[in-house]
Amino acid sequence: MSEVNTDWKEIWKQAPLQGTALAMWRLPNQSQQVLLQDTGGGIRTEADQLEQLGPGFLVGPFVGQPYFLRASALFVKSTANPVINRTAAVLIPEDVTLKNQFKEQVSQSIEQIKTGQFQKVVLSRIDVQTLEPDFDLCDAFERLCGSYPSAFVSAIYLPDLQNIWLCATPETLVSQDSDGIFRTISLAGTQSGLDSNGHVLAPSEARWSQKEIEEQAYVSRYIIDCFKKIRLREYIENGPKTVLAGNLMHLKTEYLVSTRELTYPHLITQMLGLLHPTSAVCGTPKEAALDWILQTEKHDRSLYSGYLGPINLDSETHLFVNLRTVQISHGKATYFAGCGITEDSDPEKEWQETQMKCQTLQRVINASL
Ligand SMILES: C=C(O[C@@H]1C=C(C(=O)O)C=C[C@H]1O)C(=O)O
Repeated sequence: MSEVNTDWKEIWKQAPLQGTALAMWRLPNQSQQVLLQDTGGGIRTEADQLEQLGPGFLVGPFVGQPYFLRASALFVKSTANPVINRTAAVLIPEDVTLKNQFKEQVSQSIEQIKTGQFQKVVLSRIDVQTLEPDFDLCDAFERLCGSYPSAFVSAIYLPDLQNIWLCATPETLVSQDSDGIFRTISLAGTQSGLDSNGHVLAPSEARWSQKEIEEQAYVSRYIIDCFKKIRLREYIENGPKTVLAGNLMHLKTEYLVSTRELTYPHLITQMLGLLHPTSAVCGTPKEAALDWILQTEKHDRSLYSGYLGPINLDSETHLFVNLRTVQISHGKATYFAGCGITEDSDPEKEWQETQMKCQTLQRVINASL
């Protein structure tokens, strides 16, 4: 790995001109930032044997094959990002047409659930904003690292898509550390993590409704069903617990497996294939929920609710769900956010939830607001 003195902003500027793919990230609760350059521009691959891909970065869309970015060059820097307390909400006016359209889609989804087609579906929407003329990706990345120390913060550029994606996600899809410990989580149920004065609440102050408890239980059951499919019975389950993810609180259950003790060397590849897309971003049962999403949503999710992260670096792999994410292209920022809908959903509350999720990034990216 090369050390510090390279100009990362210059590398980002050159990437589209040179057809280079880039991934820049900071793992949760770490200070090290990494920039990976693939001079070949990245390739489309199969995710069926992650171990064989070698060191790099994987980016999977919501539907379709992932991109693999080979580590042609790696740059690292350790920054003690000052923690920024950006608690103020950004007042972006509500677009009434968009709001009504989304609420209508939620109502239709509830009707569909009542017919028994599926029990849960995660519907998403977009919010398109014009970026400030002086928007700078590396500065926004730094601010996200400072604002969300426990998130996976990442920016990627793929020549194939010709756009940048920036995220600060709280959700691990699959990971395996150098001791062979496999980890996945079930994350769902959302409420504001701030009180009416914008102060951060303690997790113990969260009050969860039956609807939210059930919504998260669908995700947990889905993970356990995936373990069952490969006859894996020995795992540790911690939770559900309330966790703070930036401006929001969620319910989280963690699942751990010792792949060495159980001699499951390819567990991460098997679980990636089985889990994605989980009930946290798609629904239950998966196929029926996916069909409904594809016929109902008017936008292409592209990389939103896909997965991304470093693989086979220092004998570790960490893939996260691409949430709290924005696509940047031609001076426009397209924010993506979704919410889990069950029979007991209230369309107005679901809209508010997507607003709060969009704000996770908006209140940091629009630094001048
Ligand atoms: C779909 C998103 O988030 C997911 C859905 C959640 C929910 O429905 O409550 C909570 C956390 C995530 O698993 C998103 O942020 O866009």
